[in-house]
Amino acid sequence: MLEIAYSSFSCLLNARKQKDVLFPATLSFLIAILGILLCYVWTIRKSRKAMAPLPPGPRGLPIVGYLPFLGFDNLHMVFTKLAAAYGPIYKLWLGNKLTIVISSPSLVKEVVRDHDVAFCERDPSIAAQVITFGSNDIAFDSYSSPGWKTRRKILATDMLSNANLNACYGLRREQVMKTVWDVYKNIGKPFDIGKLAFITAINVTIGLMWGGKLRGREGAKIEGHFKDLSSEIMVLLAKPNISDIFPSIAQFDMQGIERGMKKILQSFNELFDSVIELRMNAATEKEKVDGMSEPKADFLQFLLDLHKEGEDGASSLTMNEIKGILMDTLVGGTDTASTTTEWVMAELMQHPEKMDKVKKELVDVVGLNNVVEEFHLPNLSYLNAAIKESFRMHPPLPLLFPRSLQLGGYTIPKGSRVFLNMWSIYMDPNIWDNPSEFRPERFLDDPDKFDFRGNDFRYLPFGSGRRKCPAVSHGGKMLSFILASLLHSFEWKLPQGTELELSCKFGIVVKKKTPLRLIPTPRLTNLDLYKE
Ligand code: HEM
Repeated sequence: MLEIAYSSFSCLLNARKQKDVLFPATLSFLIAILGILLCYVWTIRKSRKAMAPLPPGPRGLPIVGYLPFLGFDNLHMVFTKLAAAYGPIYKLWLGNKLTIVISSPSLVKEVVRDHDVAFCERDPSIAAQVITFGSNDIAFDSYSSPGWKTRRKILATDMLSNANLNACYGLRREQVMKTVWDVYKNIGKPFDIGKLAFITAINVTIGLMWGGKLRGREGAKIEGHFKDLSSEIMVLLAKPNISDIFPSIAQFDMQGIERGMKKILQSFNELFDSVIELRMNAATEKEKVDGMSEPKADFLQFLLDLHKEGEDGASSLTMNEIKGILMDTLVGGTDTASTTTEWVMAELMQHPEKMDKVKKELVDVVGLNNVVEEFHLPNLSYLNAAIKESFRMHPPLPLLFPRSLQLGGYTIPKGSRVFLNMWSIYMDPNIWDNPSEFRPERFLDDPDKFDFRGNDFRYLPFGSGRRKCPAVSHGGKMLSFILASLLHSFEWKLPQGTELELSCKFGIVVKKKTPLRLIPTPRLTNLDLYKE
């Protein structure tokens, strides 16, 4: 077509010199131009039909995009404000990364149900790759990596099976009772509730993994500041890193995020190495004495056996994969549970009439002459509703993120990062009546309506689809067991002169900004019940 136009144009120039051919030359030039125009319009229309447009979104600056305007204080809240201006699906350029934010149940369904496989990928940041031994874990590895499926199955189906969890009840009970005893010994003194819940959750988790407290020299070193390390991981994981946005300058690690993560990784690596070495040496010693090894029936042994099998068989796990799974379980599992415990307690302290309902229910179901047992938990409807309500108002992970494909009539290019802003859905008055009010009663009418299984896209505290939390049952049980035990065993009050405040601090797990500190007094009638 261009050739025709060009030849017509030169023809026209020539015709100026030869007046007798002027008319036919002009005509053929105009026809060619018209042809080009028609062809152009047709091509554009066709391509528009084939490719839906990108979603709308705010303009940013060249190179950095919208990054300088985000502030990154509470990203889920900033995203919610932008949804009010740009609708339930919008785009942002964060540096050279196209970011899509989704804030409606129907679009969330398209991602996690209708196009689950396409949106199952992760796009791990440098910080995430470092702390997970090179994405050798479950949370940050690619869906298409063959190792991911094996690791997820090992955790979700083998390690956290109902049968295994039931078998470990004694262990959970022992750790929760230990916490109750520790509180009792320090009655009248203020407790940091998040820390208390964290230590309980970490001891329950460690008990499941290698049966005991943090061990060895490295264990003792790490135990004291384990919660701080874990919080630091969550903050570094959520911090926007210039190295991720501009990979060409990643080697300079300008914000020191990679260095910070490597330092934390070193502590965990030493801990894992020491625990694994202890276990392997113990097995060898036993073998020397008895001629056979007697493996302990805990998760670490299960993982190490898979590692051994792999020496010549198919179902191998590398040492880095074992450490990746331990990291997910240790950090991912404990931080979410302890953060939620703190939020539920804070909301109940803020609403004494709801606290009274929880306490009355505990007296009715458990009785003041008993401690809470796990079989009581399903009957604690009001406490369970308060936990659900806390998940709605303070979801530990308000943003979930897979990616790519056409969604809601828009094209989302491969490689873009997609956030599912659940918090925005939880705060939508068209979906939840008075959404900023803490009202557990909204979950009481039909307790099965909003469960943790991820089938109702208005409420996904554990995510949904192939990448939903593999520990829904274990996480839920651990959380309500800790909460019920703390609330049943003690009355809690704020230290004199302090006030409650409920603001949050952004991280991959969103936490309470200021720690909740409360003073316990005994509540049980038989004081012997407090003893370990
Ligand atoms: C109150 C407790 C917990 C809550 C609220 C919670 C919540 C979540 C959420 C929202 C996700 C993201 C799902 C998605 O992207 O769609 C997730 C992923 C994950 N959680 Fe949990 N979780 C909890 C406890 C645990 C525990 C105890 C463990 C380990 C024992 C665990 C291990 C994981 C792992 C490995 C993933 C990544 C799954 C994947 O990418 O395939 N979580 N969790």
